[in-house]
Amino acid sequence: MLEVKNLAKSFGNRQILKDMNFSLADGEILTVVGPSGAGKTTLLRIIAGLETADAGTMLLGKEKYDLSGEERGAVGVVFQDFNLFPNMSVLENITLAPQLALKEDKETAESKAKELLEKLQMADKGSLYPYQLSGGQKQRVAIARALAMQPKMLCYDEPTSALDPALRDQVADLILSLKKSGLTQLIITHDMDFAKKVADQVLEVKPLEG
Ligand SMILES: Nc1ncnc2c1ncn2[C@@H]1O[C@H](COP(=O)(O)OP(=O)(O)OP(=O)(O)O)[C@@H](O)[C@H]1O
Repeated sequence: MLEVKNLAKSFGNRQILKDMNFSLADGEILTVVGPSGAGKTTLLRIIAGLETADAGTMLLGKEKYDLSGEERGAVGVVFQDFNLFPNMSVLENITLAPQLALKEDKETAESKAKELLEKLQMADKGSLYPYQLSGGQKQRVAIARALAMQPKMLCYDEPTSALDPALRDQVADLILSLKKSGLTQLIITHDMDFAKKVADQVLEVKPLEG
C-alpha cells in the first residue's frame, strides 16, 4: 500500500503542491489529472525520489520515507519519452540497473529480462537497438526496464501521449495485467478515456493561486 501525507513543494517562492494526502491499496491504480503546469510531473518526481519535497512522508509497503530527503528505491518510473539508452540493445537497457544496483550477475539479469520481454510480447526484440523499435515497443522496453528493478510501485508520465489509439488500448491492457499481479501504479494522463479505463482513483492536481 501507498500512503502520502502532507506533501508540499515550492520552487523559489512559488508554491506548486500544498498539503497533498492520498492513499492506495496494493494493486490500485491512481490517475493524476489536471491542467498543464499544475504540478503533476513534480508530484511524480517526488514520489519516485527524483525530486525532494519541502515536507511530507510516504509509506510504501512497510517502508516509511521522508519526502524531503531520503531515496525512494522501490518506485519505478516510465518516462514520457521512454529515456532508453540509445547505444545499448534492448537486453542491455533492461539488465544494466539490476546488475549495478541489485548486484545481479549478468546471467541472472538476462534470464529475468528475457522472461519480462516474453511477458510483454517482445521476446524476439532483445538484440535490437531503440532506434529499431516503434513507439509502442520502446514503451514496453521502458516498462520492462522499470519492472526489472522489482519495484513495489510504478509511475508513468503520460504513457499514451506518443501512441496511436490501438496502441493506447494495448498499454491499458498491459497496465491492467500488471495490476493483477498486485503492482501499485500512478499514471499522469490527459487522456480521459484511458483514465476511465484503468483508474481506481483519480487525483486532480489544481494550480494554486498566486
Ligand atoms: N526544477 C524546477 N524549477 C523551477 N520551477 C519548476 C521546476 N520544475 C517544474 N517547475 C514549475 O512547476 C510547475 C509545475 O510543473 P510540472 O511539470 O509539475 O507540471 P505538470 O502538471 O506536469 O504540467 P504538464 O501537464 O504540462 O506536464 C510549472 O509551473 C513549472 O514551470
